[in-house]
Amino acid sequence: MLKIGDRTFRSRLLLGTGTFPSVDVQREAVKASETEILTFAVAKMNMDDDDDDLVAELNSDSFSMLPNTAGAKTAEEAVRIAKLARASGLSDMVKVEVIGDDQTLLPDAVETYRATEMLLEEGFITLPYIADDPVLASKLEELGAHAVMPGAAPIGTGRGILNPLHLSYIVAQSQVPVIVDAGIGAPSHASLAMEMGADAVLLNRAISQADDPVKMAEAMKLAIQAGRLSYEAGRIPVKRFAKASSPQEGVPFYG
Ligand SMILES: CC(=O)[C@@H](O)[C@H](O)COP(=O)(O)O
Repeated sequence: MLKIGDRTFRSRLLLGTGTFPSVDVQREAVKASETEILTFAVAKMNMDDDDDDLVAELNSDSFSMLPNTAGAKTAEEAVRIAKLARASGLSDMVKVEVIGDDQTLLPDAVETYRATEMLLEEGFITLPYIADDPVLASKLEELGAHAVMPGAAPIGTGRGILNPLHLSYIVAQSQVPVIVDAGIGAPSHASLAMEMGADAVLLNRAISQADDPVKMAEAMKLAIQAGRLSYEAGRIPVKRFAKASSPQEGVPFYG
């Protein structure tokens, strides 16, 4: 089970809503993915509009909501967005997202740290989105963050895990869940993250922008399950030279 704060989940796939071709496709993809946690940008929601497709879609007891603070450029803005989400009854679990650069959409480490600190003081369950920086991940954990969310690659690039070594450091040192977030492009990327020992994967565009988002949602679900099973099974070590599978001695010679 995936445990974040005091909550437990069977699924290790967190799915970003938005950027789907339609609400119907999104609904079917969510179902196929078997996700239990949906994330969405609070800034894009129309909280006062009951007819807002996204609000209606998310108004379900079947999912845990993970509002994110996308759009925030400072810690103060992130806190304001998170408080709005909590006051609207969405969730007190928040993905802390403070972007520091408009082109790369990489997170601002300083503001993310400050926002996490402030949100923890306000009693939120915090999941900060960070670059693949083991030092920052460890400082956030010390601060009390409930999970860390290192990016595989910049948001929406679909490049997969750019720095497996840094990710392996984060996985090895972390006592809180490591949720690989952003930049996943294919099921093999998600599976690798899980094989490396990540606790979960958060993704959006790899599913929402696939030719067939519903089929891709199922592929991602299976890849994450397979990667997790592989991690638990313990893969063989990589060897430099060949190792025969069958005996090399005493084999009859028929030549
Ligand atoms: C929805 C969400 O939270 C995204 O910002 C997230 O980071 C996913 O990124 P990808 O679209 O690259 O999977």
